[in-house]
Amino acid sequence: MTDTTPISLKNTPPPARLWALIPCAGTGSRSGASGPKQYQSVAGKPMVLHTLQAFADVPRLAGVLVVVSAGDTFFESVNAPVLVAACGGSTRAASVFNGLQALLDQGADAQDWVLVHDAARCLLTQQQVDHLIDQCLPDAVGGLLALKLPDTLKREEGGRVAGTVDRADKWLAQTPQMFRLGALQSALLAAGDAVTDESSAMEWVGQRPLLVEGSAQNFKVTYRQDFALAEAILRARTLSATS
Ligand SMILES: Nc1ccn([C@@H]2O[C@H](COP(=O)(O)OP(=O)(O)OP(=O)(O)O)[C@@H](O)[C@H]2O)c(=O)n1
Ligand SMILES: C[C@](O)(CO)[C@H](O)COP(=O)(O)O
Repeated sequence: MTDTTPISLKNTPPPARLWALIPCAGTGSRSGASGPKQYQSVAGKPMVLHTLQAFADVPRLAGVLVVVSAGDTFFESVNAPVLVAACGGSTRAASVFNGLQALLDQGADAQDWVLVHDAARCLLTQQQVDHLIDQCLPDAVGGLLALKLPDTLKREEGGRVAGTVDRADKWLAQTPQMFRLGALQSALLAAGDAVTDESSAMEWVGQRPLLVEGSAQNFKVTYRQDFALAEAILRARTLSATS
């Protein structure tokens, strides 16, 4: 049969897909919870299931991969449309690196985009995910949700104020953080396990990720008191959606 594909399309790579990767292999040591904080019940269900809902509502994602610790059986008894990889590492960076490899093993392409999001940020909304994607897709590097500092910033020495820091150019890094899968994996390999977010790895290799305005509600449940705030916001959202 004659190949009628126009010559200009023959070597065109397939369009890049979008994936979400959820590092979910932490222990939550600062939270004071009796088990991993991402599985604690918040507003009627385990925290990570609220987190995953924001991605379930974004149809342009090719898939969602959750990285759990070896031996973690949580997702075996849960009906969630996600891929699960039991390749969590000893640091968040290692969990993300291993998860990127799991995505490549599942057929993702190095040119695909990946949105890395903490399981412990359970207040993320579909609108915030879409906003990040819309801002980053046309960008050469990618970027992250982040928040301008709302308060005056102090530097401390020995429990006393040693100075007031200019906050005009300071942002709090949130997640998701969206980069090309292969570029992020190479950056993490170069930067090592000590980096605490994906942007830091990209910065390490000389990139300048895009800062995309996030929301104060997209906080990371870290300390004991954060559970109550997350619960209150989630319950208020349910109430306003049903009234
Ligand atoms: N080795 C690790 C450490 C963290 N995480 C995940 O990365 C996210 C952000 O990490 P953080 O809030 O610091 O979680 P923990 O490491 O669980 O908490 P802590 O530092 O208090 O022990 C969480 O969703 C956590 O499950 C991970 O997948 N693998
Ligand atoms: C990735 C992150 O959520 C950005 O703020 C954060 O760095 C992860 O938390 P950690 O406490 O630094 O592990």
